[in-house]
Amino acid sequence: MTETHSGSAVDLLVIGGGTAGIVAAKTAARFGADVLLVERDRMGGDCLWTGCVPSKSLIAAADAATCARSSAELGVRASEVAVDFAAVMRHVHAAISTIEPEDSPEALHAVGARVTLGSAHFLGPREAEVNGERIRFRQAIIATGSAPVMPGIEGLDRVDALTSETVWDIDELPSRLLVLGGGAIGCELAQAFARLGSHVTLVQRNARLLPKEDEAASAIVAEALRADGVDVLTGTELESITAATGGGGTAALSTGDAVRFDRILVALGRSPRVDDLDVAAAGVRLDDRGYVEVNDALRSSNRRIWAAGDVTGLPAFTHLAGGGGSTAATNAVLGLRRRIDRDAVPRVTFTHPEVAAVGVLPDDAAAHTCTVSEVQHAHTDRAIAEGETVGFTRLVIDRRGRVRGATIVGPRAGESIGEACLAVSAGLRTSAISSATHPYPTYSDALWNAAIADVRSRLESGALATVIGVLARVRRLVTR
Ligand SMILES: Cc1cc2nc3c(=O)[nH]c(=O)nc-3n(C[C@H](O)[C@H](O)[C@H](O)COP(=O)(O)OP(=O)(O)OC[C@H]3O[C@@H](n4cnc5c(N)ncnc54)[C@H](O)[C@@H]3O)c2cc1C
Ligand SMILES: NC(=O)c1ccc[n+]([C@@H]2O[C@H](COP(=O)([O-])OP(=O)(O)OC[C@H]3O[C@@H](n4cnc5c(N)ncnc54)[C@H](O)[C@@H]3O)[C@@H](O)[C@H]2O)c1
Repeated sequence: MTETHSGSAVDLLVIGGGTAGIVAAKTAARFGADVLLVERDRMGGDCLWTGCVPSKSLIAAADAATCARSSAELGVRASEVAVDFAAVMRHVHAAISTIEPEDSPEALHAVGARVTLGSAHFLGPREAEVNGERIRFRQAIIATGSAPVMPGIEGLDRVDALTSETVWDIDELPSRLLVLGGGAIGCELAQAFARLGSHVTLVQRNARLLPKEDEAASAIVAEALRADGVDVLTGTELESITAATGGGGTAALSTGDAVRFDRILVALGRSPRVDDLDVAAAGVRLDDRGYVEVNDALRSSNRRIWAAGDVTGLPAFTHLAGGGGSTAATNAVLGLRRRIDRDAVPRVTFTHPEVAAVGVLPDDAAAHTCTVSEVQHAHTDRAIAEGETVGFTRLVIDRRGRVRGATIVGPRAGESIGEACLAVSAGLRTSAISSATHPYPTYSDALWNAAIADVRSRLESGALATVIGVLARVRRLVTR
């Protein structure tokens, strides 16, 4: 649905109808502001169409296939497991269709925001153009997101490479898939396609997968991918590609090896969508990587223009895009100075096992004068009951007992990390977690036990141990 706009200045112009833009527009409209959101493609952005929703739907199908294949380990034999890829993709698109109304122009109208379809660019510090129409604004939010990076590798342009934007349109399972990049997208999709039946090779330049995570987590994910049949090649670069007639080709690697493939999926990171915006006309500065430069209140170098989501270069997550959209809109419309909390942003990689983390990494604990309390899931009863003992829960704890970070590797780690997020953001101590009874048997039991272990070690050392010893002796004397 497209709406035209009358001549007076809008209170808030939002450019981009992904998570950041939608949350910003809804937030501002609920405050009573006159809001116009401009989207050039389709409402919902990457998360809905090409990101979280399709990838997690594909992963659900891939996990179901693996579950059926491995159920004999629990004493249940499935006689034949067949993957109907067309049906898997129907499930993926059905999930998108179910969620789509939440992000539709109608959903924005319902809260009083207007939507225009078209591409926006700035004409000046308080003016933009959409579909040939000049729009004046009191405040604006840039929420144009990011796009996949395409490297200039020789021959890549001749093999119809897939990216996170196009992989959802294939209707045939690639029998040999080459995945380029071992970050979140590369790991999630490599494992999912392998579980659905593709023979997958993953090429990662870094020495390990998921290099932003705890090293032990990276090792577990590499092992899990290999167990699913993925050829994981770390410390390796793709040097060139020779296209084959009839599709696919051969990749020459830095190790001297050659890999034949039917399809190649490029997952090498993101770049900001700013090229068409003419930010210079608005006096909006970009940082040295080309992202919109913002302060902690998400304000740009133009005091009337704010930015939120992937276009800011902050970690590319839907929850941060949504939180940023809300923060930017609140600051723009109400004149407040709310700030985003950079220290307590959780991240989850939805491999099997999942890797979930928040705050300080266990690997970096010493540098933050913190210690690590760890429970291996081999000692967690729920994990034993489910035959899912590979994984751990690690809490990073400062000298005063406050939780500064956590990394969890295991099934449903993305659900368990929520408690650690609260602890990090509210500055809770391990004693607060240990004194709250947790349900048994659950994976969150591991986090509870990691907190209890820390409290116990504090009680058993130093001055507290002396006080406890004295108390016990006094009590013995009194009750003699
Ligand atoms: C495969 C994949 C899986 C992912 N999985 C997860 C996950 O599990 N969890 C998670 O938290 N995050 C995940 N992400 C990241 C998440 O999708 C992004 O962080 C989030 O969608 C960013 O939202 P955004 O609003 O900043 O940008 P976008 O969603 O990209 O929205 C920007 C919008 O702006 C529009 N636009 C651009 N330029 C203009 C213009 N000039 N005029 C008008 N409109 C314009 C675009 O068309 C687009 O709709 C995943 C990403 C990918 C690619
Ligand atoms: N579960 C989630 O929340 C989720 C899932 C997918 C994506 N995302 C978001 O999307 C962003 C982008 O994901 P991504 O995986 O594309 O990027 P990424 O930056 O996370 O990973 C890219 C990887 O590619 C490697 N690489 C770079 N150049 C290379 C080359 N020439 N050859 C081989 N390897 C090379 C890098 O070492 C890096 O580890 C993520 O950072 C994340 O914020 C989130």
